[in-house]
Amino acid sequence: MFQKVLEYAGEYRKTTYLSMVVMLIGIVMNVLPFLFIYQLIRPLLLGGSLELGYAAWRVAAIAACGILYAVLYVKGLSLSHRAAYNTLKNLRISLQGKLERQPLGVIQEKGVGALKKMFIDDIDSIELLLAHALPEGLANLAVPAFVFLAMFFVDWKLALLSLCALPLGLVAMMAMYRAGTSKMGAYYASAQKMNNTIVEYINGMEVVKVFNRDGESYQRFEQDVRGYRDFTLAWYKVCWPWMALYNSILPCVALFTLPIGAYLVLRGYSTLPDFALVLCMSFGVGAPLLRALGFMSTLPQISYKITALEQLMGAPALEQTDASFSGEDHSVSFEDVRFAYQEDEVLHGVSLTAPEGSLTALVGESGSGKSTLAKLLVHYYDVAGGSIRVGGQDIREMSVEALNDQISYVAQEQFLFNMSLLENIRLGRPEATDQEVLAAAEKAQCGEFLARLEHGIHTMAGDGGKMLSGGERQRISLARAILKNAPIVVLDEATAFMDPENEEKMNEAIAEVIRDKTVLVIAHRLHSIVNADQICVLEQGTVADVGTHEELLGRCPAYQKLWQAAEDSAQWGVNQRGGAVQ
Ligand SMILES: Nc1ncnc2c1ncn2[C@@H]1O[C@H](COP(=O)(O)OP(=O)(O)OP(=O)(O)O)[C@@H](O)[C@H]1O
Repeated sequence: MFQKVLEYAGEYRKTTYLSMVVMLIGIVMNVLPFLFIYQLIRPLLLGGSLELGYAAWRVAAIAACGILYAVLYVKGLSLSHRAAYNTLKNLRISLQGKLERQPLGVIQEKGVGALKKMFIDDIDSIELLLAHALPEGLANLAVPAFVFLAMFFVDWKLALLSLCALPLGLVAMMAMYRAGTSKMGAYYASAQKMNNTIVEYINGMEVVKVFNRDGESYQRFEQDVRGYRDFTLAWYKVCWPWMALYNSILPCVALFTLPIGAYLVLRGYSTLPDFALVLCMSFGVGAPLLRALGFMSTLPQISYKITALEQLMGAPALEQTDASFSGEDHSVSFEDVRFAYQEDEVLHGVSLTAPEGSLTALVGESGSGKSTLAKLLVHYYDVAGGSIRVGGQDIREMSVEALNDQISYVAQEQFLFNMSLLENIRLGRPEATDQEVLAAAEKAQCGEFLARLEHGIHTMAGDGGKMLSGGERQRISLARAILKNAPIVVLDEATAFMDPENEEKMNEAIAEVIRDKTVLVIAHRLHSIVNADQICVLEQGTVADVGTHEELLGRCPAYQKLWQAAEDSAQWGVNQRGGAVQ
């Protein structure tokens, strides 16, 4: 475990070792006074008296040891913390790098709460390992080892007696370690679940209030918080008895030495001064031993977290190469594409070609696989079978960056960062000038609402873009796509925020985004795509038919059904606006 973590220490590996040496010397300074105390009482035990000079030197040495201990301990801690926080920095950067190479969809599925817990809490807990358990723990263990060795030189019988308590304590400690590890999986899973639930609870507060689901949502919140409490207590419950046992046995090095040693002295097998020296040494090692073992109890937790981090970092990366885009044109073809999120396959061999410069609409009932197809094209996931090609080049044979340069993916809800709207739009093409950003905003029909804002395009978007309405946020994300001007556009047609005025503006903005591009649009409103070059009808993860609106109306039952539903809803909408509800 130490080795694994130290791999991330880089140049600070030496600092970690140095901190261990400094602490080791510091702890020796903490044990040495017991030797001087022995030297002070030895003449008295032998029936002599104490000379002032002799005693004064020992007392001064004890004081010096105390000061040195404090100085070295602080120095050791400062070195270990410097090494620890630099290692944590390296670990986080490495985790971020590895996450970035994983499928985006897989990362999203892990949940914000669980990822935040790993990035922040779990990595922080490794600080305990690096800054304390490793240097302090090992130094505190090394000193008793030396002291026990020294005891054998003084009197092997008394030394053996001092060691007697150790196996008992170690058995209890191993039992705690084993019991703790067996419960750790459930404890850890409950912590991740609670984190995800809390994030979801906060994010979903608005929906919860609107639908008066306070009680239900709170119940889940409470249930997971309670679950975490129960798993934590269950973990402590199995560990506590063993902890109490080894914590009371291990420091009592004199447990057997005191009674049996006294008997050996009385019977003449050991001398009184040796007995006194071994007792002094025993009292000296108790404190470091206990401190070292204090860290031991945290090791199962840390070990589990490191394993979980490794699993996350070791998860299969997205299939890609470093190659740039070398497709012949900007056509898109899906060839016998199969895909499953978990066990169940949701796309069963989808084949479809979108020629360069054409508009292809993906239609189908909810859950038929439209968004999944779009996400596979932008390489959020790897396909399980078949291939996706852009201009003939398999998207796995280029870098994700190269693919991203070719495609603008406009999802229904796009994230806005809490920075100015200008900078939010500029994300589409970071090197764009302010004028170019303003022109894109104008084309995306943002001009009118930007004029209403006090700071115009320099207004801050707020957390996740909360300063804007839903329709305004969508237009900002369309402005991003206009600025990016990628040759392929994947558009998840917005259904939300569609009041008539907004719809008109959105349509104008969309017309700008898709001008002269290869377009794949996930169409929720069939009326907007009747003029598409081709319409692909998806039915439960398979292609039911591909054709123009007229062709499909004539021959495709699935499309006829969708069209009928669209007509009914349009009629309902007209009547609604007219005031007469059918
Ligand atoms: N992250 C996910 N994990 C597991 N299953 C998923 C996930 N996302 C989608 N699915 C499932 O995959 C299938 C296809 O979903 P997809 O979102 O592609 O459909 P869609 O046609 O876009 O639906 P809609 O029109 O409602 O957006 C559905 O059965 C859905 O439940």
